[in-house]
Amino acid sequence: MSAVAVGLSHSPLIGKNDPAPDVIAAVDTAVDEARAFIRSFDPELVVLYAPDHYNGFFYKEMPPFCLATEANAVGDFGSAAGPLSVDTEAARAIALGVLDRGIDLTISARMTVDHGFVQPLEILFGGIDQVPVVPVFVNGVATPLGPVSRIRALGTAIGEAAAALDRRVLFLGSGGLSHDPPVPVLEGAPPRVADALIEGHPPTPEQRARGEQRVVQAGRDYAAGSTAMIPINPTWDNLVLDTLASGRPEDVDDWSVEWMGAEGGGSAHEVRTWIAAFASLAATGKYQMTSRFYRAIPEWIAGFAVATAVGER
Ligand SMILES: O=C(O)CCc1cccc(O)c1O
Ligand SMILES: [Fe+2]
Repeated sequence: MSAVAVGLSHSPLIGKNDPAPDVIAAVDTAVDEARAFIRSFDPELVVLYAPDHYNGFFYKEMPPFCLATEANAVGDFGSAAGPLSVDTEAARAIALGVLDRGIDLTISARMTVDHGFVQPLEILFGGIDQVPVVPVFVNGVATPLGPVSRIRALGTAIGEAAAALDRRVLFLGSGGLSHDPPVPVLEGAPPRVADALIEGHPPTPEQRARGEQRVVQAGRDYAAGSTAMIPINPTWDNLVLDTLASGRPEDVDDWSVEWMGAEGGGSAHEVRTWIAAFASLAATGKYQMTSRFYRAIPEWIAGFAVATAVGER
């Protein structure tokens, strides 16, 4: 087996509320580099760790993480809708391997996913049906959140289980780093909002458009500096990247949920997807981070990062 890892921030505001041209050009260069890295590795399987933003998972049952043997995208923010090309057989094998290693994995036989899963597949592969994928939801939004050490353990178990497949595997993390977009919160929500977060009734097109417009406006406010949102935190973001670059993802095990949220905002917990991906790679052997790009981009509400890493064999 050979393995690599890629981390990529996502934002539904890309193309909708863009920063200055030189920032876009820098991001494009970094993303091109990641694409070339992936093309030369030529993965036979992508294990994709991503969060959800109340499009697929709701408080009726909110697992800390969940592996899909099939998945359908909702098409939020203009992202692709429809089935992902899930490698069901590989997904089942990895799920069993993870359960055998003592991790209480939830399984979905038809996961609903949003831009968190779709955007990296579109950006890096040109679509949601271009490469065999095993989607793994990692809750990074819905509190309460358990210790990050369990996400690291999940990543480790998935890495070990994937290694047994004897294929070229890309572990891909989607989201983060620090950011504080206007995602609704159950605690203290008015009854109508609480009901939506619990039950997950599909929104009408008008409701969806209104919600998306609210996020676009939040991006404009964030960029203009007139907002109550927690600012992007480049110092913390670089500490996250330093830790992943060290080759010792287990160093995150003593990071507290409170500390992460205070440093990086309500959606900083999306870095759990990166932690899982790099822990998976670490489970297959020593690794080296081979590229690393970072830029605070308030227009996108994102401490925006792209990183690649290769296993040393
Ligand atoms: O769908 C939503 O409600 C949140 C959208 C959103 C905005 C900025 C950065 C993100 O990572 C993100 O997911
Ligand atoms: Fe997100």
